[in-house]
Amino acid sequence: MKNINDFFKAKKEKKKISMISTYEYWSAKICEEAGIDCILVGDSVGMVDAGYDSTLPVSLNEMIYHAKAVRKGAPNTFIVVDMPFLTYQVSKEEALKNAGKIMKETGANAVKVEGGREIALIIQKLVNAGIPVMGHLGLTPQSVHALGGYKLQGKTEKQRRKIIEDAQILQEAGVFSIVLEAVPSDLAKEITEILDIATIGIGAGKYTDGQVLVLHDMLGFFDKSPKFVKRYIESRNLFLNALKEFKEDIINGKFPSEEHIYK
Ligand SMILES: Nc1nc(=O)c2c([nH]1)NC[C@@H]1CN(c3ccc(C(=O)N[C@@H](CCC(=O)O)C(=O)O)cc3)CN21
Ligand SMILES: CC(C)C(=O)C(=O)O
Ligand SMILES: [Mg+2]
Repeated sequence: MKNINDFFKAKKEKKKISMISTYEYWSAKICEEAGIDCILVGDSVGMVDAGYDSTLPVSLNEMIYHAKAVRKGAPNTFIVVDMPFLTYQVSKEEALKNAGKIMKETGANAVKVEGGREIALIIQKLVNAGIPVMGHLGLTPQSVHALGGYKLQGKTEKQRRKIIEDAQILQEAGVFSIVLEAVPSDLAKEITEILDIATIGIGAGKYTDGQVLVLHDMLGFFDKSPKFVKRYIESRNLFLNALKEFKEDIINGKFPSEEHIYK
């Protein structure tokens, strides 16, 4: 995908969108080679790469550092950058300044912000300045303390109505696509059918217009994964075995061998 029109086209033609959240030059390069439609430079980087237990501590400059690396690795892929906690909620002016900094310094194609009606005017401000915005509803990790944990959202009829209304408000405000995280499959289906823009699900079932996973999750880097993660390989074991072998080789004098020694 090259621009937001490709998202509108995918929705219209019912072509499923693949998105991967990743943060590095090398991993972005592999995603592009694999033909992944869209890369998200997610603020999950704080949990995956830095070991924080939420996304809240991630800074604007840290996101910019990672987004630049991803753009280098994936020069021809549509890149979305998460705006970190408190870089867009305070005022629309500050939001525009910060989103503008991301667009100016990284070569990203869009930004993503979490929330519904409460940030509609902020989204309008960014969209009016020519910045494509992706929305994010359901489990919004920057609100983990208010939500009381990383839990399924939209369980009651009242919560369902609110999420559906928020999705419509975001579309009205001008987002080109919405991430739906950790909501029941039938709710994601209903929203996907109502909206004219593409929904991208994570833990939202199979009826969304696309799917997103964190690369490090689907590659099996962690001991444990949430239910919605499919582990395509067990990288943790592969890495562990390689490192153990490296250590053994050093002890046994098997590394370096002739082929790795300068003469
Ligand atoms: N590596 C990673 N992957 C993600 O998908 C991700 C992040 N980090 N960080 C930001 C948010 C936080 N996310 C999370 C984090 C934990 C669960 C989790 O533990 N889920 C449990 C059930 C929780 C419950 O309903 O009580 C599970 O087993 O699915 C889910 C989503 C999704 N996002
Ligand atoms: C999980 C996705 C949607 C995300 O927001 C992130 O990686 O930060
Ligand atoms: Mg995020």
